[in-house]
Order: sequence, then structure tokens, then C-alpha cells
Amino acid sequence: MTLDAATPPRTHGTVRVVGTGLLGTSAALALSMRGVDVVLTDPSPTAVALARDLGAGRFAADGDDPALVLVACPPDVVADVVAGELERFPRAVVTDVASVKGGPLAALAARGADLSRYVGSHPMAGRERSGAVAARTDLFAGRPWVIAATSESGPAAVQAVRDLATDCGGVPVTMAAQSHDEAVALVSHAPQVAASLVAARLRDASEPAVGLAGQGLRDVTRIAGSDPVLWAQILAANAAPVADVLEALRGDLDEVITALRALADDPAAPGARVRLARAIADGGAGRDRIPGKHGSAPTLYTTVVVVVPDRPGALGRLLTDVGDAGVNLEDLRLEHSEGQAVALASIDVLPAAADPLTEALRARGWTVPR
Ligand SMILES: NC(=O)c1ccc[n+]([C@@H]2O[C@H](COP(=O)([O-])OP(=O)(O)OC[C@H]3O[C@@H](n4cnc5c(N)ncnc54)[C@H](O)[C@@H]3O)[C@@H](O)[C@H]2O)c1
Ligand SMILES: O=C(O)C(=O)C[C@]1(C(=O)O)C=C[C@@H](O)C=C1
Repeated sequence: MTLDAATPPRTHGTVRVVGTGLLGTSAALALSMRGVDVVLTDPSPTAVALARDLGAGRFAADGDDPALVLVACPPDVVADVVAGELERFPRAVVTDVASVKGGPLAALAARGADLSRYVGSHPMAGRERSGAVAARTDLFAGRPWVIAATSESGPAAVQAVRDLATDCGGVPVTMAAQSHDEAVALVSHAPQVAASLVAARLRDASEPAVGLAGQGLRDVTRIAGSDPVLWAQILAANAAPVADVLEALRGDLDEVITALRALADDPAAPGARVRLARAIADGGAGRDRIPGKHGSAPTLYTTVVVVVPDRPGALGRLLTDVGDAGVNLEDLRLEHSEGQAVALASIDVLPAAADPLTEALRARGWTVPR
């Protein structure tokens, strides 16, 4: 499922987005692009103004009568905010996108909230950056969007949240809150800790050592740039399942260390190389199970990679040439290592623009590898 601005939305009525950071603004952008009426609110006036200016919707106002409320605030406060929205809008369906589902559900049940109109959800899509400025219309394209319905959820409420996920480009997947929390401990929360710990080893490393960093390290550590406060909340809210996964990982690490110590003492240590090879092979087998090409989801955009000389003004010239080619740049990433003579610019454009842009840039002397 990808986003298609031309198809009418399944969502009817106004959607109120509470919390206009990365997730809330991305959902609001996707819904607005489909023609859904979206109203925005956030305790931070800057956050909500940014979202509005990006085209995510209009400011919430007294008299709004949303059919659906999407709560996209930090996990620590999500139960309070959902409870408040259920009370304030007694006819609306309320969902949230917090990364942990069991805690908020239990808190809402404990305070007697109307669980027939609350259906927690969780799009398995995000970025290592926060805030509306990092939002992307296609953030959810092709990604699983968990619908954590309960026996108390009203069927119409469940359908409304499924439709919302679909309108945002996501693929709805029904899963109970507890199963969800155990699954994301394995596929999201423990990997975040592992990436952060690997990257933390670099903090006090020498410049020459860090300067050698290649693509492997970049791939393993991308999410180490995530928001520490958000992640402290996520990990604390899913503590036991994450600890279970990390304990198993510690066992695997201990086995690898034992094999390496044995080889350090005796390069012919029996069985040690087999253990190392098995660790790498098991990793390959696990990685092969990640759905999608290299685990990535289809997006709206095609990436054109351009070699950029490490000279003052080169990137500026490239951006000017992209503009002169009449192509709208959707996103830009730059990869450059200390001491390298060139950088690689990854330019995301709409698929139809990729070939014309490649031709135009080559005609202007840029190297655009196949
Ligand atoms: N970042 C990700 O990759 C990702 C992916 C899936 C789900 N989530 C979940 O989405 C939610 C939002 O994460 P994000 O990455 O968009 O964070 P963010 O920091 O980009 O945005 C959070 C927004 O919530 C607002 N906020 C704070 N307190 C609030 C309150 N009491 N009421 C309403 N809004 C409030 C903040 O001002 C901010 O604009 C979190 O619950 C997170 O677990 C995040
Ligand atoms: O891609 C990233 O940057 C993410 O970390 C996204 C990610 C994930 O682990 O896949 C992180 C937390 C969310 O709750 C959902 C998605």
C-alpha cells in the first residue's frame, strides 16, 4: 500500500492531531494530502505553527467536532492525554501512536475510560529525528501499523483506526497489546539499545580511528541519533520484555567473547572459529527474515545518488542544478567521511523525475553512478 493522493480517503470527518512532532505531523501531512480535514494542537505553539506551515492542517479551534482524535505525544503522558480527549469529545474515536501499548491501556482501564471508543495503535515507522521539521508525508508508506484492539473496542472504532492507518499509507496489522509489546522489544527496542551501545564505544575513540568509519558502522548506528528522552520513556514502559531480549543477547555476546579469548591465547583453539562463523551466519539468517527489500519499505520517492567533490560551493551548485532541471527535491542526505575527496549526495525525488534528473545532472558534468 502506498500513498495515492488521487484516491478518496476512507476517513470521514475531521481528524484532530494532538502532538505535532514527527509522528503527528507526518500523519497529518499524509491525511491532508488525501483531502482529509485535519486540525492540529500541541502544548508547544512553535510545534503546532511549524506543522501548520508545512501544510499538515489548520489550528484546532473551539467548536471543532472531530470524528477521530490521533494522539501523538510522548509515552509518559499518553494515557492522560487520551483520557482527556475521550472526555472532551464524547462522540469521537480516539487512538494513539505510542511505541508501547500495554501500559497506556492498563492506565486507561484503571481510570474507567470509555474503552469502546479508544483503540491504541502503533505505526512501525519513524526516524531518528524528532519534531515537525523531520516529518515526512510518506513516513508510513508500506509500513505495518499495529491496531491493538481489545474485546471492549467497538467495531466501528476499530474500523476507523484501520482506515486512518490505510489513509496514511500504512498496512494495518491487528495485535493484542501484550503481544505487541513483546514483539517490539525484539524488533525495535532492544535494537535501539544495541545501536546506542555500539555507537557509545566511539565517543572517546581517537580521531584517526573514527575517521576510518565506513558504511557498515553507519548502517548499524543510524538510530543511535534518536531522542534520549523519548527512548528513556519507551524503554521504561516496556522494561521486562526488553530486558528479556537483552539477556539473551548478552548470552550470545559472552559466547563470542569466549571464542575470541580462546583464539587470542591459542590461534588454533578448537571450535572457536566455528562459533564466530555461526554468530555471523545466524545474523544473516535473522536478517533474511526482515520483510521487504533490505528491510526497507517502499516509499513515494526514488533516490538519485550524486558524487559531490569536497570543494567549497559544490553542494550549492548541485542544488542549483537540481532546481534548474525543474525537479522538486523531496529530501537530501549527505554522506562524507573525514579526509575523503568526495561526498555522496542522496537526493529523493518523485519516481517520474529520477531519470530526467539523472540525465540533466550528467549533462552538467555531475557523476551519477548507476
Ligand atoms: N520517533 C519514532 O520513530 C516513533 C515511531 C512510532 C511511534 N512513536 C511514538 O509517537 C509518539 C510521538 O513521538 P515523536 O517521535 O513524534 O516525538 P516528537 O518529540 O517529535 O513529538 C512529540 C510532540 O508531542 C508534544 N507533546 C508533549 N507533551 C504533550 C502533551 N501533554 N499533549 C500533547 N502533546 C504533547 C510535543 O510538544 C511534541 O511536539 C511517541 O509516543 C512515540 O513513542 C515514535
Ligand atoms: O526508523 C527509525 O528511526 C525508528 O527507530 C523507527 C522505529 C523502529 O524501531 O522501527 C522506532 C520506534 C517506533 O516506535 C517505531 C519505529
